Amino acid sequence: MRIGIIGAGALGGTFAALLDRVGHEVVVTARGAQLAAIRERGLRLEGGYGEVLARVRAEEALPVTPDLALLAVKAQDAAAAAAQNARALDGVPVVVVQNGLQGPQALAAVLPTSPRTGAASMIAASFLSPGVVTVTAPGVTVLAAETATAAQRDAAAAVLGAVVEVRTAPDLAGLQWSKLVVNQLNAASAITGTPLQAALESRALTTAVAAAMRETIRVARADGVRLEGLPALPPALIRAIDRLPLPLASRVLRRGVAARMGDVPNPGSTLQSLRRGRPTEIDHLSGAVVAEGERLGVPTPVNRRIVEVVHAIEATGAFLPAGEAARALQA
Ligand SMILES: NC(=O)C1=CN([C@@H]2O[C@H](COP(=O)(O)OP(=O)(O)OC[C@H]3O[C@@H](n4cnc5c(N)ncnc54)[C@H](OP(=O)(O)O)[C@@H]3O)[C@@H](O)[C@H]2O)C=CC1
Ligand SMILES: CC(C)(CO)C(=O)C(=O)O
Repeated sequence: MRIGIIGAGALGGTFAALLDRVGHEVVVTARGAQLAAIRERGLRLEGGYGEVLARVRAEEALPVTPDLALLAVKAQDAAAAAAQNARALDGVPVVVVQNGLQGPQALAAVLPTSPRTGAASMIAASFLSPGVVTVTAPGVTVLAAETATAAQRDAAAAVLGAVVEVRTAPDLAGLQWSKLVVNQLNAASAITGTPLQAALESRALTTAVAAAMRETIRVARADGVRLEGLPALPPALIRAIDRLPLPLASRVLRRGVAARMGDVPNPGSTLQSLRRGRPTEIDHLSGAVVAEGERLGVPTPVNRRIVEVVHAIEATGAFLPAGEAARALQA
C-alpha cells in the first residue's frame, strides 16, 4: 500500500519507519533540516519498537496520491500542511494524529472530500535532532472517525495495527478530551525543562497537574462530553482526579497515568518543541481548556497559568525548578 505521512517528526517519523519496515511504500513530507537529513541519511528510528533505518522518499509536499495518509504535525501547523497537500489528498482517507480538540474537524474546509479519522496516541516519541526519532515508550493509538465511515476507520486501524497497538473508539470528542486530560502532564515537563518522570517526582507539581486535569474534566463534562476514549484514563481514575482532595488525587495520578509512562526519560512533545526552538502547541492544549471553560462558564485558573508560563519560557528559555513551577501554577 502507498502511505503518505505529512510531517515526519516524532510521531509521523515513528509511523513512517514502522510502515516502511513491513513493506509499505511510504512517502513523507518534512521541512528544513529534517527534510535534508531524511533525504541524505534516511529516517532512523530507535527505542521501543527497535532500530529501523527507513530510506523513504521525502518531499516538501506529497508528489503522488497515496491510498492512506497520516497527518502528524502540531495543531497550529495542521491546516497549512493539509492545504499544501490538498490535491494529492483529494478523496484519500486521512488519519489526523494530533493532540488538542481540533484534529480532523479543523480540516473540513481544506480536505472536504477526504474521509477523516482522528487519532490519539499514547506512543511517546522524541524528535530532538534531524533524521532521528527515539520511541521512549510504545503505547496504544486510538482511532475515532470524524467523517470517515466505521469501515474506513477500521481499514486504517488495520493498517496501523499491523505495526503498533491500535484500538478504535466510537466518539471522537470523548477521545480528544480524554487525551487532553493526559496531556496536562506535558505542562510539568515543559515548565521544568525535565522529562515527565522527573517533573512528577515533585509532589507539589504533580498536585498542580492534577488540578489542571480536574479543570479539564469539568470543562469536558460541562460540554456534555463522556471521557471514555483512552485505556490510560479509566473511569475510576477520572473520578479520583475529579473528586478526591487534590493531594490524594495527585497520588492516584502518579500511580495511574504517570506509571504507564515507563522508565525511559520522556520529554513530552511540548518540551521537545521548546528544546528545538519551535513554537509549542500549548494554546491548543491548556489554551483550549481555557477557551472552552470561558464559553461554558467553568473556571480554569491553573490552565490559564500554564499557558502564560509556557509562553514566557518560549520567549526567555528560562525553565523553572519544580517547586517554583508548582507555585507559578497556583491561581
Ligand atoms: N511526540 C509524541 O510523543 C506525541 C505527540 N503527539 C501529538 O502528535 C502531533 C505531532 O507531534 P510530534 O510528532 O511530536 O511533532 P513534531 O514537531 O515532532 O513533528 C511534526 C513535524 O512536522 C513538520 N511540519 C510542520 N508543518 C509541516 C508542513 N507543512 N510540511 C512538512 N512538514 C511540516 C514539523 O517541522 P518543524 O519542526 O519545522 O515545525 C515537524 O518536523 C501533535 O499534535 C502532538 O501533540 C501525540 C502523542 C505523542
Ligand atoms: C502521550 C504523551 C504524553 C507522550 O509523551 C503525549 O501525548 C505528548 O508528549 O504529547
